[in-house]
Amino acid sequence: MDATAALAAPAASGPALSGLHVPLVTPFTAQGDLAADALEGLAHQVLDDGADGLVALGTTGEPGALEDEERRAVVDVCVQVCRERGASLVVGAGSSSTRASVRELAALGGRPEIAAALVTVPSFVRPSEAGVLAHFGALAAHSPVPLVVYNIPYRTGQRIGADTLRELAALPNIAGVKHAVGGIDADTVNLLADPPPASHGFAVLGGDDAYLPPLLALGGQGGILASAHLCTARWAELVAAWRDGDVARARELGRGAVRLASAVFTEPNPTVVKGVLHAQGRIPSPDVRLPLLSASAAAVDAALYRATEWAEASPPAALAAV
Ligand SMILES: O=C(O)C1=N[C@H](C(=O)O)C[C@H](O)C1
Repeated sequence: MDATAALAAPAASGPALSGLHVPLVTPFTAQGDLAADALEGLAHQVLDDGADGLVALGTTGEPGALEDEERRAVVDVCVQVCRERGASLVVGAGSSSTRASVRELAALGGRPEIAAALVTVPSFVRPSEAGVLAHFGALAAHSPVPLVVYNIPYRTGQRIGADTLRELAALPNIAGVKHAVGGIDADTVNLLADPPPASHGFAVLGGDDAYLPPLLALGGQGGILASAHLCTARWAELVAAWRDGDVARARELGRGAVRLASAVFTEPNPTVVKGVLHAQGRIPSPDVRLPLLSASAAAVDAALYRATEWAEASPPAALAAV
């Protein structure tokens, strides 16, 4: 599938970007180098288990700690996997500088597997909401790929309200928001009570793992979730249950999701996810790069326990009856 073509298609029926997307960790070898083979293996595993797409160089991929060459290699691996699998790829890009972000986004053109760029609301600068709108307007006008606005005020220091999100949704070449405001706040409720029209093709994707269940209940279309490296099939089932209106199953799955996500985020992301993936033998080391420190054994054990608990929880009624 040509992911960019899918996004460029008229969006009369709703957002093109929806479902479960896994923001991949960047695995390192025991010597501290990029473990490209392990990254490729992880990418295939999560797609095998039901993820709809991948995110390269999200916060979870430690992009700020990678060399330029390593960042290029990560994107190359993910492009290759998404090409083979017909999956969509979102790539983290951009900075607090509008000019530099335009240049960075230009480099994403020409590869149809890259469905969108995940661009954080400018951090530290704290422009007005009108400034944020102008920033994304300029990026969207120049970007060769659609943008997903990464709204995460507790990291950026910049809040954007529901009205501004609706204005962003109305801009051409903006495919959605990764909404991570640390809860279900008034803006979230307001946005989803009066969502952008389907013709805008704008997706509201959860970016705070523990708040995905209520966001889906309010009408969110999916999520970008570091915890979904673990129990990927369960997360995919949770998204599908809300989409299909199976509320009883969605509630049951939501409890497991919150227990796992809460355990994964007891220490800075992606340290715990990497610890569990290493314990499961899926990446060669649990190492992260400074200023992150590896997760404690207690945090890894607790998350591993929750992942095992959820993975072994009751299957859907339809399967249990077989
Ligand atoms: O990399 C991402 O994308 C994510 N980052 C968030 C964070 O680190 O705060 C967490 C979310 O699960 C995905």
